[in-house]
Amino acid sequence: MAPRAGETHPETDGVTGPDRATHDGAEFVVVANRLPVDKEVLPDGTVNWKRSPGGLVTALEPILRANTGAWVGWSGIPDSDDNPDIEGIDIHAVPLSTQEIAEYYEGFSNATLWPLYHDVIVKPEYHREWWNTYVEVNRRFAEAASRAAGDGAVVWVQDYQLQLVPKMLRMLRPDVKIGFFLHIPFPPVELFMQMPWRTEIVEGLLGADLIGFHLPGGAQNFLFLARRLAGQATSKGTVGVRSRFGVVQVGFRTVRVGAFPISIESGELDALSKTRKIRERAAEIRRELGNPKTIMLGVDRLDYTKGIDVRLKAISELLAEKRLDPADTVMLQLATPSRERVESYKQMRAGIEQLVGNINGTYASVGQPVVQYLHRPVPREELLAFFVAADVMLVTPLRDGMNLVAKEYVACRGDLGGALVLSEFTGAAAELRSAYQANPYDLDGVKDAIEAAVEQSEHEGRRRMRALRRQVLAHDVAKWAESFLGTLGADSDTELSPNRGVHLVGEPE
Ligand SMILES: O=P(O)(O)OC[C@H]1O[C@H](O[C@H]2O[C@H](CO)[C@@H](O)[C@H](O)[C@H]2O)[C@H](O)[C@@H](O)[C@@H]1O
Ligand SMILES: Nc1ccn([C@@H]2O[C@H](COP(=O)(O)OP(=O)(O)O)[C@@H](O)[C@H]2O)c(=O)n1
Repeated sequence: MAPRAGETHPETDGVTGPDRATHDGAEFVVVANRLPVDKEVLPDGTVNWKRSPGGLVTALEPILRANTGAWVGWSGIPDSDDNPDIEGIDIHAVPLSTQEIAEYYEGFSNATLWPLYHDVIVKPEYHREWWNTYVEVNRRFAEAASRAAGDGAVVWVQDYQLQLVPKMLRMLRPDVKIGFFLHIPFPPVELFMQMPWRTEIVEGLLGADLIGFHLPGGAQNFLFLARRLAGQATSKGTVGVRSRFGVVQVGFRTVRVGAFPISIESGELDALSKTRKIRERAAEIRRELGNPKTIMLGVDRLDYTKGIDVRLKAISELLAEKRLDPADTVMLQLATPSRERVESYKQMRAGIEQLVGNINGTYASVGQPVVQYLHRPVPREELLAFFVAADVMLVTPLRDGMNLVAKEYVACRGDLGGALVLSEFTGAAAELRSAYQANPYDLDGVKDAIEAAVEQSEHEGRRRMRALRRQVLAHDVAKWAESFLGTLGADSDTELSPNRGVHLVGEPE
């Protein structure tokens, strides 16, 4: 709704009114904080734009190429007006200044929203100037999306950095169909109410036609807040996975809310992990690590949500209690540098490096560290070889929207070897029921899960891995994109029903 005279709407002020001209742009537009390419400067100074690794790009690329697609995003480089040329995809770069990166990306996105949405593991910081910059940058993304989209296009907005874009874009372009997907958890009301700009965020999201979360719980948290903060009528029944969508009635518009758990390119990883090159590299990794009885592996962005400290503390106690033998065990932690200018990330890094030092100082022998820790990105193929080499994969986040690493490990274990220790507080835990699951806040429980995984019989390991693989191979990232876009494209012909909430008309009761 357009603001009334004299009323201030900081989240939409400055957004120009609906543009009723015809538009020649793309039929399908992705709007994400980052572009799907990374800049690489070769030793001779030439610039090369490489496709970013990751399922989102792979899943959406065929749809973008088949439909005159466009991608709106930031190049990841401060103060840059680079607009890379990518065959088949119309790139619309949104430049960010150094100050905008500090206030919109490192500040409001990663020091306010990120901790608030991840159970306030660290204290969220609320600063009005960060919020103002978040509003301003969201406005620029919405305007770029409006320029990129052709008449009646489908526009898919991604993630917490861009929660105001749906409403802003709707004001600019009432003709387009808007989807929004949140890749991180959506918090319960008790936490979300801390946010000084909580109503603006809920209203921003309600600009979409379909709002997707990984889990039904996130969708239900959102429905409750839409009722409470935006005063809209909502469905009350439980939301299903890719089914039984919730509904928010916003004036004459119906906004649907659903759970669409993301996944990976399972088939491709399965095939790659079986190639001779990867298997030989995996065997070589085992030799390089001294052929220990047990290789444990952690693969994460260096983020306090990932519970890297949890697994290190568990290992340290297991070594102290002689439930793990340091002569026979190697823990390999690969940690990609992430958000390094944010204070809480600096502190967490120091804590983890101290834990690694303590364990090695106490239990390692010369030339044989117990924990090997790499703080750098690892090439994709090398990563797959680590998955194939590892006996036990440790995924212990305190909270995680999904956690693709857990699914990648499973996809790479076509040999039915290995074991997955998985935190209950990841989105993946809802699907990967045959993992060794543990509550990351219960250190004894984590230790027991690690010990059980290390000592599992071959028969038990194969049984569990078979069940995990059935799930991961049957639900890949292409299915995720299809189910979201199929729902967005379907007529939003829905009924509110008093006891069970809402169902799509025609859907079986
Ligand atoms: O862009 P960065 O600041 O470097 O961060 C990387 C991404 O981290 C987050 O990932 C989330 O999405 C995954 C896929 O849905 C999910 O498995 C994981 O649990 C989430 O943490 C973030 O949501 C992305 O926007 C970032 O690009
Ligand atoms: N050293 C590392 C760590 C993670 N990764 C990849 O980064 C992605 C992490 O996704 P995720 O869902 O587990 O977690 P977020 O980092 O998105 O929160 C996975 O696809 C990993 O394979 C990597 O390429 N190199």
